[in-house]
Amino acid sequence: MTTVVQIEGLSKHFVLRKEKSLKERVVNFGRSRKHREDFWALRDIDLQIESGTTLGLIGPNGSGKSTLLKMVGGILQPDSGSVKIRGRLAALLELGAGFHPDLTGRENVYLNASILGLSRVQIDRYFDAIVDFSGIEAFIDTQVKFYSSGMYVRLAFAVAVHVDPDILLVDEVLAVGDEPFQRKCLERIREFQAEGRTIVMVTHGLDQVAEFCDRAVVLEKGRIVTDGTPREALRTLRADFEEVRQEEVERRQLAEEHTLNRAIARFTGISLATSSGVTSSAEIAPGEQLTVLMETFTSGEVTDFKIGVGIATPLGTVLWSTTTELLGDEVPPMRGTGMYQFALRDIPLTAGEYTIQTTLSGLDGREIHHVPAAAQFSVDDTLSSIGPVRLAASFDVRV
Ligand SMILES: Nc1ncnc2c1ncn2[C@@H]1O[C@H](COP(=O)(O)OP(=O)(O)OP(=O)(O)O)[C@@H](O)[C@H]1O
Repeated sequence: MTTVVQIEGLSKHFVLRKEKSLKERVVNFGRSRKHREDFWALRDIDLQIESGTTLGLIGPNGSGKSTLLKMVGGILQPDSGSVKIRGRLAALLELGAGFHPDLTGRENVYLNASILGLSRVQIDRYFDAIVDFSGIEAFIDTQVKFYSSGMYVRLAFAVAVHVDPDILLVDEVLAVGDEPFQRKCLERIREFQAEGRTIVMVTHGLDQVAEFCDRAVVLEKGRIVTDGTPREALRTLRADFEEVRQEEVERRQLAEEHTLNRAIARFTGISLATSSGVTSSAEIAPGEQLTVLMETFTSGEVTDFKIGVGIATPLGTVLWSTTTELLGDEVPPMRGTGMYQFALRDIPLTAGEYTIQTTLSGLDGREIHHVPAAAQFSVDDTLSSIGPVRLAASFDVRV
């Protein structure tokens, strides 16, 4: 396979200007440069993208995804390192990039497509198809500064996909299009994939990454932290998000504890018991019982709470869950350490990997501690169906 995007040692910094008070400015007049701070939006990025790949760039807000895409698109220049592109590149980056506000839609189509390397005759040939795809024919002779953001993206995407690009860069902007247009764009992206073109997309729609991409890169604070299958990348990102969420829950709990002097209860260990022993990562046969063992600790006494358990896919979709309350069980007050267990019988799942989630919450619904991937198990089954649910099925010919 050919490498179509080759990124080596790429770094980009921005200068953050911090406003100082008038007093600070007068006192330090001419001596201090402290109101300038260097900020690295990207640091030492090495990335190689092969032709025909659909790569998802994901990461928390401000992690550098758009900056990286802009550098691949040639809109931003790196401070160090290099980006080499092989083939024609079309980019749908931030709103406003690529279109001149005072020109009409028609003029912008010509301008934009010629910048992307098309001749006038070629643009004449594609023009009707571009306008038709965009669905904004009535506004094609209006200056684009009067366009809504959705109309803007419609026209920009229509141009980008009609200039016969080898590489298509798509930033989050697609999200401003309405639902039917987004569906149309995603269909076009699928056609591009089938034609073997290369696509790099930035998205916060994690389901989209699992659905569309064959490779995903997670950026965090300007560095690549995971580069692998969408499943691996999503696992990293979800774990990070979960860590942030958990920190927030803990901060809230601490604040609550200080004000209400309430005890905090937490899970201190989760394991799975099967016929072959106790582990945090079990393998079961269809129909085998799985017992989820939970250890908890609280510094004081916790009353009026429930315990929950759930089974999820590695991507976090909950397939099943229950709580002591739903089962009609009361949990006695918790003091110090606690040991509990849920027995899950005859699990109706097909071959695959699953995670166990556990939750401690008040009877009023307030979450005390949630562990999204507390343990894993896999079901070892012969493949006779598709999808996570196992059910008995047979086939007969009826004459
Ligand atoms: N022109 C600029 N001047 C100063 N700082 C900038 C500039 N462009 C981006 N940044 C900063 O660089 C960092 C990375 O920004 P970038 O837009 O690449 O993040 P992102 O991962 O795309 O975020 P989001 O998910 O919010 O779209 C941010 O902290 C942002 O504030």
